[in-house]
Amino acid sequence: MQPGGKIEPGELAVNALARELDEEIGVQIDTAQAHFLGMFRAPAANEPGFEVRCELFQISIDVPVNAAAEIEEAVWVDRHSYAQLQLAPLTLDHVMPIYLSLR
Ligand SMILES: Nc1nc2c([nH]c(=O)n2[C@H]2C[C@H](O)[C@@H](COP(=O)(O)OP(=O)(O)OP(=O)(O)O)O2)c(=O)[nH]1
Repeated sequence: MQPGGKIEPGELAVNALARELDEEIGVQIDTAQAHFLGMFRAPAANEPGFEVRCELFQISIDVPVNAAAEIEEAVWVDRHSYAQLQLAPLTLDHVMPIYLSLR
C-alpha cells in the first residue's frame, strides 16, 4: 500500500499526506508540489469489513526513503515488478491503473 494514513480532525488531506510521509518514510515534501489525483474507495487492506476512502496525491522526490519503525518494509513498485507483489485493493484497483497510464 501507499504511504499515508488517517486524516486528523480539522486537518487538510495534503497536510495529512506530508505528516504521514515524514512519519512513515522520513520524507519531507512541499505540499504545494503535491498533485491531487482524485478520491477513491476500496476494501480496506488491514481492517476486514471496512472501506478505505482516500484522497490520492502524486509527488516527485529525489531523496532516499527510510521505513520508520512501525513500517515493515519500503519498496519502490514499477510496471514490471507490481504483478509479483501482494498489493492492497486500493493500490491494485486504482493506483496502479493511474500509474500505468502515465507517460
Ligand atoms: N496508508 C494507506 N492505507 C491504506 C491503503 N490501502 C488501504 O486499504 N489502506 C487502509 C489500511 C488501514 O485500514 C487504513 C489506513 O490506516 P492507518 O492505520 O495506516 O492510518 P494511520 O497511519 O493514521 O494509523 P493510526 O494512527 O490510525 O493507527 O487504510 C494505502 O494504500 N495506504
